[in-house]
Amino acid sequence: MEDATKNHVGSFPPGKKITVVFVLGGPGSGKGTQCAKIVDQYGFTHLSAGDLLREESKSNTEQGMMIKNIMHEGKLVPSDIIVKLLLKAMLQSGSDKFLIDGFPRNEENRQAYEKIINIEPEFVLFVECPKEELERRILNRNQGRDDDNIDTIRRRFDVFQEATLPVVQHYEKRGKLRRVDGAKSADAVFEDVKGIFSEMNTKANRGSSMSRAQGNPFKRFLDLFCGELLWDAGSEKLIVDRSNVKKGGNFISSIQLRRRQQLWSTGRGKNECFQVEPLKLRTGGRGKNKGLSFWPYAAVFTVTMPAFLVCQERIAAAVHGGALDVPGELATQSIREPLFLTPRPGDLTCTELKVAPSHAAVLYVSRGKGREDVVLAIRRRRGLSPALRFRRFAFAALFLTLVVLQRWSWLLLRGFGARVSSSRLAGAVAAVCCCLHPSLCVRLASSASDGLPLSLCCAPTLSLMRLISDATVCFMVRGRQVR
Ligand SMILES: Nc1ncnc2c1ncn2[C@@H]1O[C@H](COP(=O)(O)OP(=O)(O)O)[C@@H](O)[C@H]1O
Ligand SMILES: O=c1ccn([C@@H]2O[C@H](COP(=O)(O)OP(=O)(O)O)[C@@H](O)[C@H]2O)c(=O)[nH]1
Repeated sequence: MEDATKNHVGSFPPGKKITVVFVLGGPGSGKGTQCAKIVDQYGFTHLSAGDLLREESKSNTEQGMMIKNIMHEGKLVPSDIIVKLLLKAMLQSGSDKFLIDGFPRNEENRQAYEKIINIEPEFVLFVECPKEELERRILNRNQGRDDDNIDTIRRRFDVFQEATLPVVQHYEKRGKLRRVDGAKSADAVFEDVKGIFSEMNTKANRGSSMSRAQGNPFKRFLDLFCGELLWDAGSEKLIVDRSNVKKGGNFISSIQLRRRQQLWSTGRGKNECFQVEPLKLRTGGRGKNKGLSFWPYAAVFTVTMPAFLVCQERIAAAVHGGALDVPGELATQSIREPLFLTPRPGDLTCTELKVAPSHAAVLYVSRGKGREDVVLAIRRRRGLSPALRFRRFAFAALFLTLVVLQRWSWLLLRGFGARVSSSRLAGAVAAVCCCLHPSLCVRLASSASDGLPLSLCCAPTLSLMRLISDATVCFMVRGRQVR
C-alpha cells in the first residue's frame, strides 16, 4: 500500500527541510479559523484534512462515495486515503511549511503518516473547547456541511474523545503539544497562538537548544531516533525521556527500553560493533541522567540524507530481485548529514544498527524473518588525506584552547562561588583525544559518553564532524561487498 502511494504520489526531495505543524481540536473548536489567521501572519500552507476529503468525496468514484458515507456518519476515513491526499497536496503546493489541520485523528493515522510522509511535526497546536460550545458553534456554522447535524456532531465528538485524544496525549508525552484555550474569542485565541508561533520563530533564529530542529541535523537526527524508528522492531521499543534534557545543560537524555531492559550501549560486543547491550553494560550517565548521552549516535552522523535515501532505494530494489547498481559518485560521496533510518515501505524492516570502528554505520535490513539479507555499510575511507590530517590537528589545537578556556572559566566561576560541572572539561579533553584518534567517530562516541557540553554538542561540533570525518558508502549483499 505505501509503496503504491510513494510511487504514484512521489516524495519530497531528499534533504529538503520541511516544517509541519499539526492542528488538532474537537469538531468546531476553531481549528480552521485559527489556521486562516496563522496563514496570514506566518505564511504557512494550510491543508485541512476534512477539506481534502470533502473535495475527494465529490469525485464520482467508488472511493468518493465511500468517503462521503464515512464522513456523513462522523467516522474516520481509512488512513491510507487521507495520508495519500495529504502527501499529494503537500507536493503539489511546492511549499515547505505546512499547517495540517484536523490530522492525525487517530493512532492509525499517525502511524500511516510516519510510515509514508514521516516528517516530524515541529509541534502540535491543540485547540481546547468544551463540548457544549462546540455543538453551538457547529450548528451556527452554516457552511451547508452534510455532517453538521446534531447526530453526526455528537458522533464526531465521541470519535474525537476516543480516537484523537490518545494522539494528543502521544504528542504531549513527547513534549510537542501546545495547548490554547479555544473557548475564548477568535482574536483572543489567536493572541495565544501567536505566542506559540513567535516562540518557534525566535528559537529557530536564535538557534536555541530547544528548537534547533529547524536547521540542526543533529537535532533532526535525534528526533528521528527518538521517534518510532528506534525501535519498532519486534517487541522492543526505545523511549526517550526528554524531561531529562536540561536546557543549557548537558545534552543527555535517558533512554529506557521498556519491555526488555536493554539499551544502546557504548560497550563493545561481537565483531567490535557497538550494539544493543543489557542494561548492566551501559556506560555513562549518572543519577537522574542515567542512560546514554546522544554521543553514541554521533558515530552515525556520517551519512547523507540523499545518499541514504538512494541507498534505501537500492536496497529495496535488491531485496525485490532487482540489480544493485550503485552509481560511482554515491560510492565515494562524502557523508554530510545524519542517518535517516526509516524502514522503506514494503516488507523491508530495519532490524539492527551497529557501529563499528571501521564503519560509520551499518544497517542490517531483513526481509520477513530472515536476517541480514542485505547490508548497507557506510564506511570510513581507509587512510587519511594530508588535508584531513591537518584539519584534525587544527581542531585538536582548537579544542586544547577550549580546555584552557574551560579551566579559566571554571576558576572564574569558582571565584564567584558557582558550581561548575567537571564534565565540560572531561568533554573537551575527550574531544581532543577524538580529534587525534584515527577512528574519530567511534572514539568520540565511546569516550564522551557522559555527555559533552551543549556548546560542543550542537552546531559547532557538527561542523567539526563534517570537516574531520570522511566516509564512503558501500553496499554489501549477503555479506558480499557489491561495490
Ligand atoms: N474562538 C471562537 N469563538 C467563537 N466562534 C468561533 C471561534 N472560533 C471559530 N468560531 C466559529 O465556530 C465555527 C467552527 O469553527 P471552525 O474554524 O470551522 O472549526 P473547526 O475547523 O475546528 O471545525 C465557525 O462558524 C467559526 O466562525
Ligand atoms: O484525518 C481525517 C480528517 C477528517 N476526517 C473526516 O472528515 C470529517 C470532517 O473533518 P473536519 O476536520 O473538516 O471537521 P471538524 O470535524 O473538525 O469540524 C471528520 O468527521 C471525519 O469523518 C477523517 O476521516 N480523517
